[in-house]
Amino acid sequence: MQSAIHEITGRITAPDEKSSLQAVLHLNNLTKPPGSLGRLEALAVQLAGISSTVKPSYTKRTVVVMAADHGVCSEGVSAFPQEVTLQMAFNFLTGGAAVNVLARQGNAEVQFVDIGINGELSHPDLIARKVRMGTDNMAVGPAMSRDEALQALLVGVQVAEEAVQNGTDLFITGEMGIGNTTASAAILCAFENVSPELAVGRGTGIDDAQLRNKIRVVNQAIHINQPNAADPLDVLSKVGGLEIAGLAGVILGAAANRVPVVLDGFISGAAALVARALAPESISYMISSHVSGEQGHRLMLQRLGLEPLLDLGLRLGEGTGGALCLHLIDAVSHIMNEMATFESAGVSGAEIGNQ
Ligand SMILES: O=C(O)c1ccc[n+]([C@@H]2O[C@H](COP(=O)([O-])O)[C@@H](O)[C@H]2O)c1
Ligand SMILES: Cc1cc2nc[nH]c2cc1C
Repeated sequence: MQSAIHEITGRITAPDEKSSLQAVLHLNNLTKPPGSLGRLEALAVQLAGISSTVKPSYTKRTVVVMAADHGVCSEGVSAFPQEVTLQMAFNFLTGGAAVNVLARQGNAEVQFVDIGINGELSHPDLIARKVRMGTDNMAVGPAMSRDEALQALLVGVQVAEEAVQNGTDLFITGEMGIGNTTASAAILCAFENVSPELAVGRGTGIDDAQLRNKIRVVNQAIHINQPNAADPLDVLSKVGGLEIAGLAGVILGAAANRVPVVLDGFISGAAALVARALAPESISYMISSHVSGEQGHRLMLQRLGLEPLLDLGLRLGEGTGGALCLHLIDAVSHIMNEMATFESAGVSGAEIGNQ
């Protein structure tokens, strides 16, 4: 099964530099001072390189929501009980969660994957790929086995590959899992040698005493498990989560198929750390939609070398920030496709020497 990972990571190569360069030239010909569309221009150049076209348009956008439970919830790390993951699953499947609303508004489809919910559910639209009924408590031992982490990663790769075969040309990562900000913080600590005080945040809204306990739990998880930063599957299995593994797989699957992948918040960022550790070039295919209100996300993005597009204080997860960014990606598509050039509009360019 390990060879299946090599199969996918081996297919991840650098984006198309020629298209990126053409996008820069096209942007400089459009009727605006060079660089005046700011970060949208950088996004246009990145998308050109990924999609090998200066004038991209994304017609089938897929939000993949990976859902799973976390044994570490027994340590009192979340403001909500673990059952909320299963209860919310029905809400996603019936279209009532925030991401369903924002995805509809952004013309995207939501795919909901049970990769490790601690409970039974069935629905015609459910993608049922449960690896196990939630993880074990990482504060006392590994969250899961190495084989289970690998299985979950490959579920993500397969979900992405199937979506691409069905026409998906843009991915958004989303998740649901009570307790998953604890696993994500532990992953940040393990890969980046960050102290738990800086990595741990309030998640769904814990108070000061619960925050101190959560920092203690992450410290203990790192101390007991000794995750090896040089071995991404070791980190993922010891202090990760099934949905985080699944999302890392989605990111790798997207990059291998040269499809852009828009990252949501803190948990998606943890999956990005795993994906980058497995395939460094995968970072070129990632777009950070926003910096979450979760303490640790800004630092995480800095370590990933990604600049978030939005800073709205969102801390919901699900893919909500990613879905909101569809409007910015569409703005880029329209700019590249529809704006007049200096020549076509008969507008004088900048004076030579003034540029
Ligand atoms: O995406 C984020 O940055 C984010 C920040 C805080 C919380 N969440 C969501 O809240 C849940 C995890 O919070 P917690 O407190 O249970 O670890 C999980 O379902 C996430 O989708 C998500
Ligand atoms: C209600 C609720 C909805 C969520 N969506 C993502 N994480 C969540 C956590 C809670 C508690």
